[in-house]
Amino acid sequence: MIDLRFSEAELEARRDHVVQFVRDQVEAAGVDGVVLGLSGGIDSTTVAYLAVEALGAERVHGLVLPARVSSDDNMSDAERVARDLEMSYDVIEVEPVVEALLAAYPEAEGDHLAVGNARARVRAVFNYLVANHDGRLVLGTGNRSEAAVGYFTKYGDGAVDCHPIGNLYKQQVRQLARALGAPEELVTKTPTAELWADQTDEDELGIDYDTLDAILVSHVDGPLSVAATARRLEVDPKTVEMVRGLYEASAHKRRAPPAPEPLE
Ligand SMILES: Nc1ncnc2c1ncn2[C@@H]1O[C@H](COP(=O)(O)OP(=O)(O)OC[C@H]2O[C@@H]([n+]3cccc(C(=O)O)c3)[C@H](O)[C@@H]2O)[C@@H](O)[C@H]1O
Ligand SMILES: Nc1ncnc2c1ncn2[C@@H]1O[C@H](COP(=O)(O)OP(=O)(O)OP(=O)(O)O)[C@@H](O)[C@H]1O
Ligand SMILES: [Mg+2]
Repeated sequence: MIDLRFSEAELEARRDHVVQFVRDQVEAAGVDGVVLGLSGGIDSTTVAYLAVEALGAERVHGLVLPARVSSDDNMSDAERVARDLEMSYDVIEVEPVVEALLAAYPEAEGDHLAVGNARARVRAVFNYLVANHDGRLVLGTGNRSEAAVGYFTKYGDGAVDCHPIGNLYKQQVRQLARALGAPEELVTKTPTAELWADQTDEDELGIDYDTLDAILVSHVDGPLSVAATARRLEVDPKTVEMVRGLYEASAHKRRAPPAPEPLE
């Protein structure tokens, strides 16, 4: 595919840039620190490392928020990140809240997408409970690859105050994570939203991240046509069109909700 990893000098510059971004966001908001959800996945791990580098561990708080479908391994990795970084964290079960939602609206029972998205939104509620109470910003963990295809829950993991790694493709997130000293097992683990049992990003999206990144950088974020991208990457044009379709269908997730134009 295409190697999107930065040169050593560029990586250093990117790292400094993102660290400074986090400092600037906190300073501009006049808050004391940040909170973020820790899933044991590489996106939240990377943002935790960046935040600690930017602000110091005492200004970063983690929330480990297990649901019924969360694996013990991921939850213990999430706690390990907080411990390694010497940042404070809480562990709060989200399932009782999800169960309360389903008790109030049993029609959604068994709808794994609606219930999975509700899990992501319950996590957002906890993030903002802490942010409001402690005077913190909620750090997003979304990267460019997920954002471009809308692979996040609107007002769930998408409900954040800023996106420190929002311009980085998944390959670049992994590279940055290594440079920051994140554990190698976390860098290479299979990405999963863990909104329902046995979910993985690449299975659900129907494409692997290296191919997705290559299509994004060539076509969606780059100058090449569908046909030229397919030729360059030696993929079926239908795969490029599929990514283009996800990008277009998820535009609503990347902008503020519209209101009618003012009447003349
Ligand atoms: N054109 C349009 N203009 C304005 N709003 C529009 C719309 N189309 C749908 N909508 C609204 O958006 C809703 C659908 O969006 P949403 O609720 O997000 O739901 P949806 O996009 O269907 O599902 C979220 C996807 O993101 C994945 N995910 C979620 C969370 C974390 C991660 C991860 O990688 O960790 C991945 C999840 O597995 C699933 O594939 C609709 O119910 C409707 O309310
Ligand atoms: N069990 C959880 N506890 C706390 N936060 C969570 C949990 N599950 C998901 N999140 C939050 O939702 C975000 C989105 O999940 P996502 O899977 O895209 O990222 P990740 O788990 O950090 O990395 P990866 O995509 O490689 O799995 C996480 O980064 C984290 O902030
Ligand atoms: Mg994950």
